[in-house]
Amino acid sequence: MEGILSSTPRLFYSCMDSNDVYSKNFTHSKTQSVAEDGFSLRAVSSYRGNGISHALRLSKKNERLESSDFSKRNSNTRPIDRLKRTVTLNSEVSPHRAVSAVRLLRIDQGGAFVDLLNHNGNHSVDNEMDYVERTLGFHTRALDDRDIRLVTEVVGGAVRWRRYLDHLILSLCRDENTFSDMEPLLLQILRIGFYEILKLEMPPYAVVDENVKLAKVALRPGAGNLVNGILRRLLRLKESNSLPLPKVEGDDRAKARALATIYSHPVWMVRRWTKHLGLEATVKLMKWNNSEPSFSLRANSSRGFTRNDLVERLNLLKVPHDISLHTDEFVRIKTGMQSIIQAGLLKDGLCSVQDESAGMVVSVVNPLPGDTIVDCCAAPGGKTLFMASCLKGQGTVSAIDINKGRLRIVKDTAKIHHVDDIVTTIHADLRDFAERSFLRADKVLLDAPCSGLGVLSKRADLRWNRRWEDLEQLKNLQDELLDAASLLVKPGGVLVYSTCSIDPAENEERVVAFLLRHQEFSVDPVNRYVPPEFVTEGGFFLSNPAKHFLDGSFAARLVRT
Ligand SMILES: C[S@@+](CC[C@H](N)C(=O)[O-])C[C@H]1O[C@@H](n2cnc3c(N)ncnc32)[C@H](O)[C@@H]1O
Repeated sequence: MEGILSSTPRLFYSCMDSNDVYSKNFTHSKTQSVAEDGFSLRAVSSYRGNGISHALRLSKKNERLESSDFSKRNSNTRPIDRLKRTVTLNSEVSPHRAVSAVRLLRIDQGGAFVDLLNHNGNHSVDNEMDYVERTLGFHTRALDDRDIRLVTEVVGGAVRWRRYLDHLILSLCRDENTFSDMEPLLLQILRIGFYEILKLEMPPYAVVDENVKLAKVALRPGAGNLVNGILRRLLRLKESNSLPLPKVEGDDRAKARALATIYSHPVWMVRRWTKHLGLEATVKLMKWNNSEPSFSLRANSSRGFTRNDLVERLNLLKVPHDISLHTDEFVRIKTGMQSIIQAGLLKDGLCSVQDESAGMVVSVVNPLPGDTIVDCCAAPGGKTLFMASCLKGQGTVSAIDINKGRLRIVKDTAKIHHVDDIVTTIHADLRDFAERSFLRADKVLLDAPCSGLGVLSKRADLRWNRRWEDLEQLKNLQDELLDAASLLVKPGGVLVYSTCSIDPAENEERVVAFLLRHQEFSVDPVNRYVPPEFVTEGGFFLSNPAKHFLDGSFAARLVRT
């Protein structure tokens, strides 16, 4: 500790401003404790008198390094265990806002994803508090269940609505520089405030007060004043129904830009969808992507746990649910995931979180007792485990994946699901494996890496991480993997190609191109396996989020003649 402190005070104190309440509040003991952790020194807010300057504005070059630093430190050394003794409690700041702001910051810097908070594991409440302490230099009172739900809602929503929120924040700033030079933490606080006012319709003056308080304590009084001014301007515009949003007019490009802002999506996606689906369906799709995601659970029959058993447990837990209309083992829920996690239903392998559309992909494979099956891109194993449970202890599933860590999840979960006697995991690049392997299976599933454009409602951050150019690269990979997977199909056997994309370039077009290269395969229409509303003209399975209110998925069933 000595070493770190003695090597760093110049950096720390040079960032201090004597007029800054934050600095004043930041007592020497706090200084020391934060300085113990190398990252925090860079991460705590600081203010130089020359205007906006902040240690949180990390250089692009350093972002990834520091983000991974976060998790590495957290999982291995846990310096915060030492910090807890000295970091002070700030009971005035609302915990869900402090946690949300820090989490949004980490997501922006590539150090976290948008996902549910748990009571344990990587995304545990304790971990989130550690990040708050290390980033803000104080901790808040503990998160209760309502706070946990709010963090999930606010973080997911602020990420989903980022383009829309930033457009409004920019419009309400005095000038463009105020926005472009804004400290990352301040931007997150504004996003939270805007989202709470515009989308969660929370009591507006409480939202203003709470976010101003957070900005003052976590940054400095000036930041609080800025938040106050901008949020109050927003309230006036909202009350007079005159939010500065673009009009959908002009040429296609201008319309796409306006829609992209109003519905918060990248422009390239809007342009692509309006071309393939038309304007109305594109708007429906974007609305679906922005809605609170619903989840499905699959009762795990390999544990002898039926859908009726699952329904009984959900009733006991008072989790509202609907029976799936499309797949036998599935139940749909909109809320209550925390209760399900806490009740241990997932940990004990009694059920899995799996979308019904993924269940229908397995229906297209039609796994039957005695089958030999290869799951070519298996991790983290959702479809592997469902297929294995369909085999009722007779047959084999070889689960291949290039990602060792994710494949370990398949292996571990297979044990918990009591199907480890029929599931074998193989760590390999499918392209190499298929060339040297003599394995020939009855059924081969290639659930290919894809853009994920069908699951944007569940993956709030994905829309911002995908670029148009990714599709080109993915198409080449999908072709190569299809060629490889086809080698593993025995004569008379079945190859199922699936994605969680709704883009024809990754779906129908890949299958058509494959059939041109492989005349030994032909399409087996899927109408025997899934309900008719999911069958395309070409005989493929397609779930359309805006039409079926499920994730978007595609599957083609190809038979080796
Ligand atoms: C869409 S995910 C599979 C999801 C999985 N089927 C499920 O239902 O849980 C695609 C997987 O392909 C794997 N992958 C990507 N390239 C691969 C390759 N060349 N060989 C084998 N696996 C690969 C990725 O690691 C990733 O786990």
